[in-house]
Amino acid sequence: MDCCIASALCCFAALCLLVHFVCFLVADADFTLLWAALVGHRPESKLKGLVVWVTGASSGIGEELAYQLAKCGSRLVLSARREDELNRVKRHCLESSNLKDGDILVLSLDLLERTSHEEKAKTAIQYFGHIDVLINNGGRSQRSLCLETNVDVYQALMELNFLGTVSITKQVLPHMTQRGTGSIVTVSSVVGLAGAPLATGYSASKHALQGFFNSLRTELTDYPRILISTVCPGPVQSQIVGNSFTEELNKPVATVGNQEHKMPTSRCVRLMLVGIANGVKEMWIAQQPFLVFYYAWQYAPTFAWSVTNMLGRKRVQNFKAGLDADSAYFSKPKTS
Ligand SMILES: NC(=O)c1ccc[n+]([C@@H]2O[C@H](COP(=O)([O-])OP(=O)(O)OC[C@H]3O[C@@H](n4cnc5c(N)ncnc54)[C@H](O)[C@@H]3O)[C@@H](O)[C@H]2O)c1
Repeated sequence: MDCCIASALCCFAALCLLVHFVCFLVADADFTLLWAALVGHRPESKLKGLVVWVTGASSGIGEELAYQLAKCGSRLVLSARREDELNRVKRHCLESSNLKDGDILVLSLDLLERTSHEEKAKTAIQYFGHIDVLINNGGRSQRSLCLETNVDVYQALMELNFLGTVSITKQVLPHMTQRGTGSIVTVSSVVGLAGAPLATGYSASKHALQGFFNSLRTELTDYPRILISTVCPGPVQSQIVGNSFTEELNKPVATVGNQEHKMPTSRCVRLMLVGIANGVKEMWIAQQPFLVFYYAWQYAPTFAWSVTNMLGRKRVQNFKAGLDADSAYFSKPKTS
C-alpha cells in the first residue's frame, strides 16, 4: 500500500515538473509578471484616468503604449522629437478610444536637449495638474563592432539612453515625492541584464539605467507608493533596428531585415501595462529561447556564457556577411 502511495506521489511530482517545464518553454515573461497577468489587477481598471507621460511615443513600443493606454482610459502626454508623428499617434488614439482631444497632450521633446527638460516637465504637470506615471521609453540601439566603432557613438548612446532618461526622471521625481505617489517605468532591455555582440555601447547604456534605477528604488523606501520599475524586453517588433547607431554618428544601418520573428509589439506592451498595474518592479519580457538564457545567467553564469558565445559568434558572422544580425539567427544565411 505504502509503495502504491509513494509511486503515485512520484508520478504526481513528475507530472508537476513536466507541466512546469512545458509552461516554462512557452513562457514569454518572468514568473512574477506572468503571475500578475494571471491573477493580478487588469490595466483597464488600474490605469483608467491616470495621467501617463510616454517618451519615444512616435513609433514602436512607445506608439503601441499610447494606443493601449488610450483604450484603458489613461490621459496621455506623448513625447518624441517629431510633432507630426505624435499628432498622427494622437489621432489614432482618439479614433480607437473614448478619450477627448483635451485628454492627450502632444509635447515634442528631444531627450538630448537636457536644458529643455525642466520646461517640458512643467508644461506636462501644469496641463493635467499632475503626472501619475512616467514611462521612459525613448532610446536608440546600436549595430556595430566595438573595434570599428567611434567613441563619439558611445558618447551619443550614453547621452541619449542614460543621461536623457535620468534628466527627465529628475524633473518628474520631486513632483512625485511631493505627492507621495507615482510610477517611473523605464524601458531597459535584456541587454541591460547581460550583454550582446554588436551592442557594446547600447548594452552599457542599459546596464547604466539598471544600476541607476535599482539604486534609486532602494533610496526611495520612505515612499512606498512610488513605484520604480524597469522593463527588460528581448527582441520586439519596432523601428529599433533601422534607427540604430552604427560605427559612425549619422551613418545609417545597412541592412534592416524582416522583424516578424520578434515578439509582437502589442504583446510586449500588454505585459508592460499588466506590470505597471500590479506594481511589478522588474519585468523580463522575451520569447524563448531568449528568456531561458536570462534565467541561466542568474543561476549558472559560466554555463550561460558558453551558450551565449556560440550564438554571439553567429551574430557577428551574420553581421560581417552583411545580413541583418537579428533575423539571420532564424534563417540560414544564403548570400550577403
Ligand atoms: N524593440 C526591441 O527589440 C527592444 C528591445 C529591448 C528594449 N527596447 C527599448 O525600447 C524602447 C523603445 O524602442 P523601440 O523598439 O520602440 O524603437 P523605435 O525606434 O521604434 O522607437 C524609439 C522611440 O524613441 C524616440 N527617440 C529616439 N531618439 C530620441 C531623442 N533624441 N529624443 C526623444 N525621443 C527619441 C524615437 O523617436 C521613437 O519614438 C527603447 O528604449 C529601446 O531601447 C527595444
